[in-house]
Amino acid sequence: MSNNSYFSNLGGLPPQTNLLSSKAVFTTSYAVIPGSVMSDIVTSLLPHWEKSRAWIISRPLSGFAETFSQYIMDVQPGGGSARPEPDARAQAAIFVVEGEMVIELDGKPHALRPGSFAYIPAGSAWQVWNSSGAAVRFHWVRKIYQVVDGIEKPPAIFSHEDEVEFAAMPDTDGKWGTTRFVDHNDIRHDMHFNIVTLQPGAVIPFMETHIMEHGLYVLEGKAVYRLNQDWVEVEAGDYMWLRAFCPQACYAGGPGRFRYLLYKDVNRHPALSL
Ligand SMILES: NC(=O)N[C@H](N)C(=O)O
Repeated sequence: MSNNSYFSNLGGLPPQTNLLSSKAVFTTSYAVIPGSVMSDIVTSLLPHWEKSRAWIISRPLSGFAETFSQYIMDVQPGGGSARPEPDARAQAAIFVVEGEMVIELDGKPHALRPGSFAYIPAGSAWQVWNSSGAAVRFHWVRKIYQVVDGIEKPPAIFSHEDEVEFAAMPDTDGKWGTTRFVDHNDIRHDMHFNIVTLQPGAVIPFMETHIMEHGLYVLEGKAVYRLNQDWVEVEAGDYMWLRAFCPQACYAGGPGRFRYLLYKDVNRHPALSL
């Protein structure tokens, strides 16, 4: 598998001979949705989307306590949408895992391929089309932009993982590092999108617990991931949803590197209540 080709095996339906041994799990602090259970029958169609379907792998569940939704979009040739986003308050982060597509933003086309990232500010006029001859799959994270008085909205970003600097975590010899699609020093942004890479045998060596919610989609390799009190085996195609404060760590146990797409909310005060 090349760096830029995240082969996904979503779709179809397991045969009747399949044993019910999936590692799907849903708890109050995290969920694991294995790629193997993302079958055809759990997709949704979306309003104003053509020749397209979505695996909705994360959504706010309890009103205000969770803030983002994440989809894997499957768009067939000729498909897409002239009105993709129904909520003018929602910003979008997009990461392509398979195929080629075009996003039109304010009338200007941007070509995307596997490894491409797009950030689309809230309230933008955008469209997305698959004008290639093959299916396209991409991640789409939606979150209402948290406006702050005196701080302007960030502009759009179109980039590719090959163009973004890999930042090694301190004291890890580059064995654990992050590719950051959004500038971490830019206070205008209220969400980040990274690719985390661990070399074989590398670890997240402590139980991180923090206010950020996460969506983690495994792009490559395998590992055992610590989620709250459990160790869970994950591999390419699996998805993890983590609520705020869910303790997390990781051991990259496969023969190759382990990489995942990481969403997190950042840079804003938590809402208070009386
Ligand atoms: N699970 C993770 O990869 N967490 C990251 N270190 C993070 O929160 O940035």
